[in-house]
Amino acid sequence: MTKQNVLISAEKNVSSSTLALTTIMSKSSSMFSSSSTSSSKPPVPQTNNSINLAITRKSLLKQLEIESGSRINAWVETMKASSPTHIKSPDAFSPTEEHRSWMVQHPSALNMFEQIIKASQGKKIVVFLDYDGTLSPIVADPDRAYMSKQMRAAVRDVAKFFPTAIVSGRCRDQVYSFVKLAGLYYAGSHGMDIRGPTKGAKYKKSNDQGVLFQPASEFLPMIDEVNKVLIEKTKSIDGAKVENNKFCVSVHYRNVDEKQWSLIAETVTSILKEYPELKLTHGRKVLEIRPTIKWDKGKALEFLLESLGFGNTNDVLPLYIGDDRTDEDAFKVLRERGQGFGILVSKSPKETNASYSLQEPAEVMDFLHRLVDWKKLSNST
Ligand SMILES: O=P(O)(O)OC[C@H]1O[C@H](O[C@H]2O[C@H](CO)[C@@H](O)[C@H](O)[C@H]2O)[C@H](O)[C@@H](O)[C@@H]1O
Repeated sequence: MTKQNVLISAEKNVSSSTLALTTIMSKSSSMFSSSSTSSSKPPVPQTNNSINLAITRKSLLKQLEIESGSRINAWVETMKASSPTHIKSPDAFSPTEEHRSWMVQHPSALNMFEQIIKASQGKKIVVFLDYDGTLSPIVADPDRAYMSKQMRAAVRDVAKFFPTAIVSGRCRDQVYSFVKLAGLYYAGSHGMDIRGPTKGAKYKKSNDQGVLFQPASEFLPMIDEVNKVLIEKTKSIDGAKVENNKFCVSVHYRNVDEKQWSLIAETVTSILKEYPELKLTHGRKVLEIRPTIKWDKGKALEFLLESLGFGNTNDVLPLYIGDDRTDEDAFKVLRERGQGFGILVSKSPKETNASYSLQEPAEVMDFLHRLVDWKKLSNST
């Protein structure tokens, strides 16, 4: 068995919603069989048993209906809660008390630049960048989420001085087609598709093409299948868009009328009932279908650090900049390692494991410029 297969088989598990259903099912089947299987017990009169059975089946179906209804409602609530129209966006000129105290806990990475540099003394800075909402602004059409030329130049400069990785939920080829920079690591599909240029990397393949790591490769046929089903079942929902991200699928509802959100949630969750090896997560107006393996942007970050030779050392200061829930896995890893800093891109207070914040991609670009300027200066002195 390969390392990847060991990882997959050890860590694959059933989604919690399926478990909930299975528990109800198994509880009910034991209720159904108890009186007929035990020969030591007197037989329960047939009539009572049939009535009981009918009642139990009826209440079971009702229970399943309620369970599934409340699960869909829970998804709709999550969808609404994370939608900007439902978030109290702070006024930049008169921030709320909540926003002020959040900024104390997660100060601007630009204001904290000197402290970040101080922490990097004697260490190698490694830069991790999310794509959507971090390097490119969020736009209505995911196929047109281009980054600006200026941002590309900033990332190119950063990559000249620091090992740099783009970590995205998107398919790796797609994110590469936006960034268009060689010499970087790219981790697509939420880190499940990693490729990068390295010298002497541990996970290097026998040829010279650098790292290639795809821990969910056995899920490809299933992802393709569910992608087709999702396209078919959502095609009548105006504005819904299904995006095949190779090892995961995104179902966008940004352009769907809010009244139809519960239909989206219902459609996606009911399809997923047929795929217990896949799970549902949530991003910025997008539902994401992913394999249940324990692999995420945090694991990808650890993998990349190890791949770069910084697995077991303190001589590294990883900086991870991202705007999405999925980036929290990486922020958490940094916090737990007590190494480097997570930087959340957000205009509004959010629960986060990041240490610092930046408001928008324009500030991300400023931060990248400052890193490069500092490095150039320190190289010249
Ligand atoms: O990890 P990321 O690079 O942040 O990718 C996460 C998802 O980003 C994309 O969707 C988001 O950006 C779109 C373009 O601005 C926007 O229209 C959409 O509403 C956002 O959710 C991408 O299309 C998804 O596949 C990624 O999973």
